[in-house]
Amino acid sequence: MLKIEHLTKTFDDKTAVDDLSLRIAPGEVYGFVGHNGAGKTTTIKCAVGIMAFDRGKIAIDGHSVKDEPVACKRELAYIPDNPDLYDYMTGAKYLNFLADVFGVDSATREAIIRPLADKFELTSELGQPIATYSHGMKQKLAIIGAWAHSPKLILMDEPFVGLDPLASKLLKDMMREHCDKGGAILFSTHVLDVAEKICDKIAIIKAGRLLRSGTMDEVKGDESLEEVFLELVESEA
Ligand SMILES: Nc1ncnc2c1ncn2[C@@H]1O[C@H](COP(=O)(O)OP(=O)(O)OP(=O)(O)O)[C@@H](O)[C@H]1O
Repeated sequence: MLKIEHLTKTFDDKTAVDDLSLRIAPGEVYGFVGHNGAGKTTTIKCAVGIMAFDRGKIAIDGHSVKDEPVACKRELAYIPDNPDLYDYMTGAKYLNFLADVFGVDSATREAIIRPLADKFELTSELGQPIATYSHGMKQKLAIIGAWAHSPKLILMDEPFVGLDPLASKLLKDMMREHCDKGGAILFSTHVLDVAEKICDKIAIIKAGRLLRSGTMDEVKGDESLEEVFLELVESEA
């Protein structure tokens, strides 16, 4: 579903992502972990087609991010680390705008958006401008928007930040359900115990380079993900 091969991205003389390769198959919840500045956001931005890269190839469901950007965008949803949405729109207008862009019919909007807004306890706020929303409310709206067009691949940068416990649980269940239905997810996080619980596979990155990736068992064996992560990043220091 997502194939990243030898991705390299530099900013002036700084290499933010260095020859990174990653494959995510349908059905996989894939976690992406690493220290601050390790290159997670840069990788995700390159994968969703909003940041140009120097070398390598990225394909989404067989489409090249560089050569077929529209085909890629049809198949994916992206939730950035900071949900800077259109402040002047109401929540309802924003969700309808997204549904319009992706050509979602009104029956599907009702079937997907309304129940999610109810579950996230956002329905009563949808008539208010996004400018009045808290960080967590914006994050909930971004999540509903991501799910609105039934994307195959969902990329999320620190999606649990700002969510209350109920919304976090809901998101975890949605992620599992999405992948059990054949979708795929890549998400970055610093919360290693959450990653350990919900990921099928995990990639550990440091200074732009992939240190280890694979199934949770392959990566951590009998240890906790936290122990393995700290051992790996410190031994590579
Ligand atoms: N627009 C930019 N211009 C210059 N350098 C950048 C830019 N964006 C990222 N970087 C650098 O690239 C490196 C990787 O940053 P990135 O944001 O991808 O890390 P991250 O793993 O997402 O970190 P965090 O966990 O703190 O969000 C960092 O050294 C950062 O300073």
